[in-house]
Amino acid sequence: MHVAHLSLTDFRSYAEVELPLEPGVTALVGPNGHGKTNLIEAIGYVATHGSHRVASDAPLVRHGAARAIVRAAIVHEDRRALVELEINPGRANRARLNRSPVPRPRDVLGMLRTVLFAPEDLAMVKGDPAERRRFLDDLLVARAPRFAGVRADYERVLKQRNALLRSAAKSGRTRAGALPTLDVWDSHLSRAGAELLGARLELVAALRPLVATAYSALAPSSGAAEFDYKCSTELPDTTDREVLAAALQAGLAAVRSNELERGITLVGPHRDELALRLGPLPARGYASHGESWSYALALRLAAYELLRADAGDPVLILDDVFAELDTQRRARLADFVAPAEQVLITAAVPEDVPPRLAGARYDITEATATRTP
Ligand SMILES: Nc1ncnc2c1ncn2[C@@H]1O[C@H](COP(=O)(O)OP(=O)(O)OP(=O)(O)O)[C@@H](O)[C@H]1O
Repeated sequence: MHVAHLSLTDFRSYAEVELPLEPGVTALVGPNGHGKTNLIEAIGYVATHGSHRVASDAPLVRHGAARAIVRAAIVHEDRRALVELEINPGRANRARLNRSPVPRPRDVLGMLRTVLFAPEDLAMVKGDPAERRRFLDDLLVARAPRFAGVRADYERVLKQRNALLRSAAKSGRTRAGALPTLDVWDSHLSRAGAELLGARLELVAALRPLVATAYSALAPSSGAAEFDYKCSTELPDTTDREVLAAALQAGLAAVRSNELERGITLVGPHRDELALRLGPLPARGYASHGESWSYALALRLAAYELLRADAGDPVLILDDVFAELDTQRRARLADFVAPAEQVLITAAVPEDVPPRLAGARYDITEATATRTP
């Protein structure tokens, strides 16, 4: 799969830009703050309907404009599709496929699949459990877009259950009134949670050998990269959704009085952790900066392998990563990504792009893109 054309209107620093692209490697090169990352962020947005840098859409719209438009022509196995997303902060976003509106933007998820490597990835290793949960859930959605619905259902149920717990905690009605309604929400949360949890457990099992292999290739002299999925309640060793739902429900029952006191849901996939280890030690708090980078790269490379096995090459995007790596890791990462159908790289100076990845180049200055022959 590759992006053949990107066109932006009022996205970040770009009033208008047209960017024809080809398969193979394309480097976007230019000084800091001139708009390189904005371009690849737009491509990432087409794939995920989110940004790797910000949690809300508002910063994506050019200052002073009311909405942004991102259009991408995507070629997959000789078929070309035009995906258009209109970003309307504070209102519903809209999407068009081949110029026809679709009922919900979610309907065009999956048209473009990307794997994006960025300096922010270090947070997957060094940051809060939420960063690792997001890695898993984003990958689930990238592999099967229907998971966007599963995730949204779980978040909606969780929000409603938390609101009920908060109001019960506030009013002191922790025994009689709140309880029958809470039983209903326990059951909703357990069912929605089991869908998400089961899928995460299957994903973790699929990632395990891929991450280990990628890590040992990137950092051969360091310990083995391993991880465990730590659930917020005791689980039987299964991914059967019915059994998981029953386990979650039992877990909720066990912490109910604590939940009623604190006014929050204490059991469920939103409290789980993907505990990363390097050899016998936890990666978080123990791994060196270089080891953390290798771990983050290994997670992304494993995601790339899985997506590629599902439905062919996703587009690889490397935002400013080579400047962060030592010579050895640069060369190893370049070897991994070079065979991909399309690789997009941002770099402040051409020397930051490894020679193995020589290809097309755009110079980016003051939010204009000029093709360099
Ligand atoms: N919503 C917006 N409206 C207008 N300008 C914006 C908006 N969001 C970001 N910018 C501008 O875009 C520029 C940053 O662009 P970008 O992050 O693409 O830089 P970059 O070329 O990747 O830089 P670096 O090499 O430092 O990572 C900044 O000057 C910022 O002020």
